[in-house]
Amino acid sequence: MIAISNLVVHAGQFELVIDSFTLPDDAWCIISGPSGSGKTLFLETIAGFYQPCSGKIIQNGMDITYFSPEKRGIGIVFQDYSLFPHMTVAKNIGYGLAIRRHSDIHNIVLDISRKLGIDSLLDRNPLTLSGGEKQRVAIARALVVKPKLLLLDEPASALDLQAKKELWDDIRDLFEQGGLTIIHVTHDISESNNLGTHKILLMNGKIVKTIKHE
Ligand SMILES: Nc1ncnc2c1ncn2[C@@H]1O[C@H](COP(=O)(O)OP(=O)(O)OP(=O)(O)O)[C@@H](O)[C@H]1O
Repeated sequence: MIAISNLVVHAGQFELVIDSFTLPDDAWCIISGPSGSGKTLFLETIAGFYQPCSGKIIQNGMDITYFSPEKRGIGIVFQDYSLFPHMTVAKNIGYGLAIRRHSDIHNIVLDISRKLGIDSLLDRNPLTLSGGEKQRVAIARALVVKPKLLLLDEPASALDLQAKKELWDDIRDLFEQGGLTIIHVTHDISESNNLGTHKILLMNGKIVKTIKHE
């Protein structure tokens, strides 16, 4: 579970104020709102890229407000996801495991790649991939370390309708296996209508509407 209370974050002149936000385990929260309303800043604060002036972020009972991004165990896929151009797709996906000196990296990478339909790309250089293929690799790289929380910032924005549908079908399958909470920023009305268990609307740095689907 993630619980945020009395959070205030400053980025330049912009102020994000989250009085109260809770999301249970295995929930998928869609964040929408106009451009410049603070959606990305909200995700970046949960990720630990910004430090709040006040307030708390509690994850599964632990106060992570001032934890470094690496300590939070959060998977992150933002719009400007960069893949490492000097490594194969397989090495990109396995990177988080390699720095943890994990064993059995090959099979874990193969498993997540099959689930996301990119196992045929593992020996390729990421520079040779299409936009949609790169996005799947970025998602595999985020999921391979089995984060409990996945932050998605418009990860499908560059895809055509069919590629979007296929990507969301795959992510939904992974989500339905359990053990994964997702917070997902989107401008796409169809994503917002068809995905998610919870929805929030941000305006001017504040949550103005919360919807929970039963
Ligand atoms: N480091 C920063 N320095 C100055 N201003 C910032 C900084 N980070 C964010 N902002 C400002 O905070 C506001 C919210 O930005 P944010 O990226 O969270 O908006 P958003 O809702 O994600 O917008 P979009 O839908 O256009 O991506 C914007 O006005 C932005 O210019």
